[in-house]
Amino acid sequence: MTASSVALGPLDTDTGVRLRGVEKVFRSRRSTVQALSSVDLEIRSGEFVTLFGPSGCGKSTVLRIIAGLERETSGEVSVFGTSPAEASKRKNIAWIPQSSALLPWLSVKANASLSNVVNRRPDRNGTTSRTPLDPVQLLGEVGLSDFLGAKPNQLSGGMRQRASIARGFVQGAELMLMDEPFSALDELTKDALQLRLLEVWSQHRKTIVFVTHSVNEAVLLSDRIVVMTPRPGRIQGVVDITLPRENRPELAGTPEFTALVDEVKQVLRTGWEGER
Ligand SMILES: Nc1ncnc2c1ncn2[C@@H]1O[C@H](COP(=O)(O)OP(=O)(O)OP(=O)(O)O)[C@@H](O)[C@H]1O
Repeated sequence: MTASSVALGPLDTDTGVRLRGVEKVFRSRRSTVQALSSVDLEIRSGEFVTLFGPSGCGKSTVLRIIAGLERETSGEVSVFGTSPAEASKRKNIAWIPQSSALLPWLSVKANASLSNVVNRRPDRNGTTSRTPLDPVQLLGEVGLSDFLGAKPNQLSGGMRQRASIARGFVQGAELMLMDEPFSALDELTKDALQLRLLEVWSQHRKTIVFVTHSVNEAVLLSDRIVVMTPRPGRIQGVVDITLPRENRPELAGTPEFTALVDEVKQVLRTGWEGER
């Protein structure tokens, strides 16, 4: 069964994201690249899951398939019980890229509100499962209350990324896909943004699938870390982050935190060695 043949009933927000036996082969006249092999993954609604693995192992491809931007070659994919294409049509998936994609001629507030304007049209079947949130409130939550009227070129890179995160949440999408959203930022800005993201996420509890190359970032943010093998990407193991949510940032560097970092690295190493 392919994504398009998944039943399109009412949105099932308890199911989250499910991938079963997903393969992805990129074929062109000159080459064939098997990017993913037998990927099985279940993400519960409201979970924060990070995909972690070596460069080129297929993390972004998994995200793009979940987003409906790329079709799996075989296997099954569902998002809240519907196909990714349908979830996307219902504006239930927000994509937050590495560098913010704000429109330069619009103010920060207008940029954050934009998704509301675009999404105001009822869905194809007349139902709306999303509850768009107040852009001014969200911009306040990411610390941009004083910059509502500013244009993107008047903001720093970190501020633009904060606006981009706020915009993602404003959409009211149940699923947020974040592809290395902090990788272009300096360490201090990254630390601050991670905390902001945790705060906003704990307020709104959306399902997040996050990609990072930083194991510390993964442990800090996630409920579970999915460790992938080198290409073709398979799931080598899943590490449950058992640290409490309330004071997670304060736990960085503690023996418990470090033990989880080591566990993720060990699973990664096993995946590398298995490929040799
Ligand atoms: N459109 C495409 N056409 C052909 N090959 C592709 C395409 N997109 C991705 N690939 C290949 O699929 C593999 C997985 O790529 P992907 O970008 O998903 O990896 P990644 O784990 O996100 O990498 P990185 O961590 O470096 O960003 C790579 O070998 C890549 O070259």
